[in-house]
Amino acid sequence: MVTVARDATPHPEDRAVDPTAPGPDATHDDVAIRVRGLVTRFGEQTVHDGVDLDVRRGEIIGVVGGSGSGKSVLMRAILGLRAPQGGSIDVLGVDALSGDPEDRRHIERNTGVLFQDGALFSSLTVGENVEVPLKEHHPGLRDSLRYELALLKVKLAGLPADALDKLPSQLSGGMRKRAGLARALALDPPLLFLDEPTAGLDPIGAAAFDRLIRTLQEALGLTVFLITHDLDTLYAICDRIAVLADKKLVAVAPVAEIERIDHPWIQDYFHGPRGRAARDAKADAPGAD
Ligand SMILES: Nc1ncnc2c1ncn2[C@@H]1O[C@H](COP(=O)(O)OP(=O)(O)OP(=O)(O)O)[C@@H](O)[C@H]1O
Repeated sequence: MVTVARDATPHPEDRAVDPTAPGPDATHDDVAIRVRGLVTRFGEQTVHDGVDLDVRRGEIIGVVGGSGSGKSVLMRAILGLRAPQGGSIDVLGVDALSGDPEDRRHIERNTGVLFQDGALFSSLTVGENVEVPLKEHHPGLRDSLRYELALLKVKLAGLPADALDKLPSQLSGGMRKRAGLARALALDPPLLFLDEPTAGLDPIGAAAFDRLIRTLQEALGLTVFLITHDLDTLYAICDRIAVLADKKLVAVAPVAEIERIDHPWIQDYFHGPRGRAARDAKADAPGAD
């Protein structure tokens, strides 16, 4: 199996026809997250009934689905925050459901998460928030080095240096998202989870955040699991889209292929007025074919 080297990574849409892209039987080396037969229930309610997913190393995968289709629950299961009723989940070669503290720690050290609301500690400054995972996973770091690392992450997330000493309440919504992103990147994780990163941002702020995610993904070689309702994000930066519907992943493919799938939710979502607008915006973007 040939793996696409990061430097040779083609434009996201080119990958749809890239014969060297790993296929459905990709090896563990190609796959950052492997989910098989995932079953999730809350009482009588079944949310997932046999979800299968491979997230390839170095891709941005956009996870979409109607409200309540189980996107966040899927993310929480992959992160080991909620045990499912059935199935297996492998994250970076580790069994995410084993319950072994060493496995847990391995996954925690190698994943960064931006929750929908940013989930920053409101009583800590941005810098202190970014330092939290550093303190936990690298307790031996000198204070000055930890401070420098936090500053670096804050800048990486596109915030000015003076944001470091501000409380989350002193920042705009967009800046808070960036602060959450800085914290998610604190440990230099190869895997980044983003839950609706552009929700609540104005269109210009959302587009800028999309660009930031793509730039960081390319520069750092990240694998990104991105939950979104934002069609612009799907068209602008996602390599593949995974569609949750009918308690399963009904399709995983580049957006150009997803659009053509004859499924009622997919057709409504991608061919409604907002879908058309996002597609047109992508077609008009510089560098579009
Ligand atoms: N802790 C919980 N207890 C009971 N039910 C839950 C719990 N967490 C999630 N659910 C239910 O699981 C279903 C899927 O929830 P989830 O948050 O994953 O949806 P989602 O696809 O992320 O939705 P949205 O797009 O609206 O954020 C919903 O019906 C929700 O009510």
